[in-house]
Amino acid sequence: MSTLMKGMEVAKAMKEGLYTQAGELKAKGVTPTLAIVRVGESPDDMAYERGAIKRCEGAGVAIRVCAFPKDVEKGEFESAFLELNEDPEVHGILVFQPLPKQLDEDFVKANINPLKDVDGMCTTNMGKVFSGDHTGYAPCTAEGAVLLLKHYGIQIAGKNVVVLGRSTVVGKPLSILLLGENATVTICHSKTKDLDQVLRRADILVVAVGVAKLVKASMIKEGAVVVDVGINVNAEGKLIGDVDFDEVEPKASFISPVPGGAGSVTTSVLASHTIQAAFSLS
Ligand SMILES: Nc1nc(=O)c2c([nH]1)NC[C@@H]1CN(c3ccc(C(=O)N[C@@H](CCC(=O)O)C(=O)O)cc3)C=[N+]21
Repeated sequence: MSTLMKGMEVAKAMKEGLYTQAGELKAKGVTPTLAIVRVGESPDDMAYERGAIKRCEGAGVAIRVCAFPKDVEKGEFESAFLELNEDPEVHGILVFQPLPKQLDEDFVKANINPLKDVDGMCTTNMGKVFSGDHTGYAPCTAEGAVLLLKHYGIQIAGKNVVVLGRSTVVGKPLSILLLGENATVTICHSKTKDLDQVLRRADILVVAVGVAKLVKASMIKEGAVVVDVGINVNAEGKLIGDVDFDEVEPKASFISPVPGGAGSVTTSVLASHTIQAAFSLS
């Protein structure tokens, strides 16, 4: 039997502090505001949006959802984005990725005000994460995974941590954050040789590849800590992780479920970054 790492527990622990900070801003006449930019209605974007709305509401953060049809024209999208970027009443901007092919993610990355870039997608924030400068924003999901481990008292320093996945939004920045916590970090991906063997060396395994139930019990060490960052949506529209939970759970010491695990911390971090952005912009 393993201990469940519940994201809600972390969210609860963060909620009061966030609400108090948002209150300080409101006393100054500032309502911390996050703009969510969504193109189309992909189920994982919708899941994030639902979670973000719920969490931000509880934290005193206002949300403006700017939704576009999936065939939105590039010029229209970019001018709407630039308007949010310049709007003094918007403190944080989260653009769901990936964007459809006719749109240019690099345009967003090149133009977003780093102070509003609460999901750490521009090079200024990436560079700060890379250099260990905590004044920047790390991607919320990556930071959330670290907070989840810390909340459950998992020692990270000196541990063999294996990150499966090298995306810009999770795997890469998370590896750097864990390195900053003095872990010995191994990053694995689709071209990794003898993947099972590498995964079995992990004291802490973090999985973020977006392949449902990829990680089986045979791939983990007895007593490993397993964080599942995967968000996959099955045919019934239910969220499932990258880890085969029923198989892996009995062998792990700590494990995070999907839903109810890392994703619910992501949204608290998002609220926290938006509040921080509102302080720095006002
Ligand atoms: N720029 C960008 N950054 C992202 O981090 C990003 C993205 N684009 N595009 C979409 C995916 C998906 N994603 C989720 C995050 C939290 C929940 C979440 O809050 N999940 C709750 C359940 C929410 C619900 O179903 O109501 C949970 O796991 O317990 C879901 C999905 C982040 N992504």
